Amino acid sequence: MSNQQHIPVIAIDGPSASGKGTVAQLVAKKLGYHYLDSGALYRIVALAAKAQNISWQDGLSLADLASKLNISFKDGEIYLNEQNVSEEVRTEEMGKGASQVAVHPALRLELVSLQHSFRKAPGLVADGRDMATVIFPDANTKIYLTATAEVRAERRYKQLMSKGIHANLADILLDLQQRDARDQQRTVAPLQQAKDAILLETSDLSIEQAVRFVLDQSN
Ligand SMILES: Nc1ncnc2c1ncn2[C@@H]1O[C@H](COP(=O)(O)OP(=O)(O)OP(=O)(O)O)[C@@H](O)[C@H]1O
Ligand SMILES: Nc1ccn([C@H]2C[C@H](O)[C@@H](COP(=O)(O)O)O2)c(=O)n1
Repeated sequence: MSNQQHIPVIAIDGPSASGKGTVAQLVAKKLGYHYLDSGALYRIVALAAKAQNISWQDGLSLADLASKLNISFKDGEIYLNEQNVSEEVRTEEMGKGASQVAVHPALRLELVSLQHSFRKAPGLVADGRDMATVIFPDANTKIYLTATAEVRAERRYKQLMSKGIHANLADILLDLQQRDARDQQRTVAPLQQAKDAILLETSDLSIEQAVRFVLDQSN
């Protein structure tokens, strides 16, 4: 057993805009655990690649780039080379870019040890696409959090509007479906429910109910 394996992990995977980030952060806060937003890592790589004119299709250059990035998280903010990039990485463009860079095995491999380093006492809540299947296969609690594409599109639409970003519901639904397909169909670490994960369908649940469900499973 490595020296980190006794530290509990709650792994929450699921498709875009299902609410996994919101639920994972609230569960982490409630338990006093650390939080890993693994999607942010792929978003940062997409952002840095764009800034350096590296193609999102060039897996080896992306892996090399990732090995040189200085990524840190502090008080819920995301820093790249000491610069706060929280807003830039959360754009729809970087969401799509992250999904594209994430298909490359070399890049995924490069990001493994960084993700493992978040496993610190007293525990970790990690959200993403392959937390339960690849990164923390020994997680104590595994949740596959989802909702219908229509409900997720509606949630994303409201989220964007609340930030004052104009959005079109039909376009959001189409983007979500394309992103789901790419994340589910890639050859390495595709988005899927781990065999030992518990399904949490949140289409008819409030955020509070979803958080309660995860806390109950982790007791
Ligand atoms: N159960 C719920 N009921 C209603 N709204 C929800 C629920 N869960 C999350 N939301 C809202 O849906 C929006 C998307 O949630 P969130 O960003 O957590 O999703 P995500 O799965 O982490 O998305 P992404 O993978 O794209 O980062 C947020 O505005 C959040 O407040
Ligand atoms: N563990 C992960 C996390 C994220 N990705 C990719 C696929 C997603 O579409 C994209 C953005 O993630 P989000 O911030 O929306 O959670 O990043 C992945 O492949 N594996």
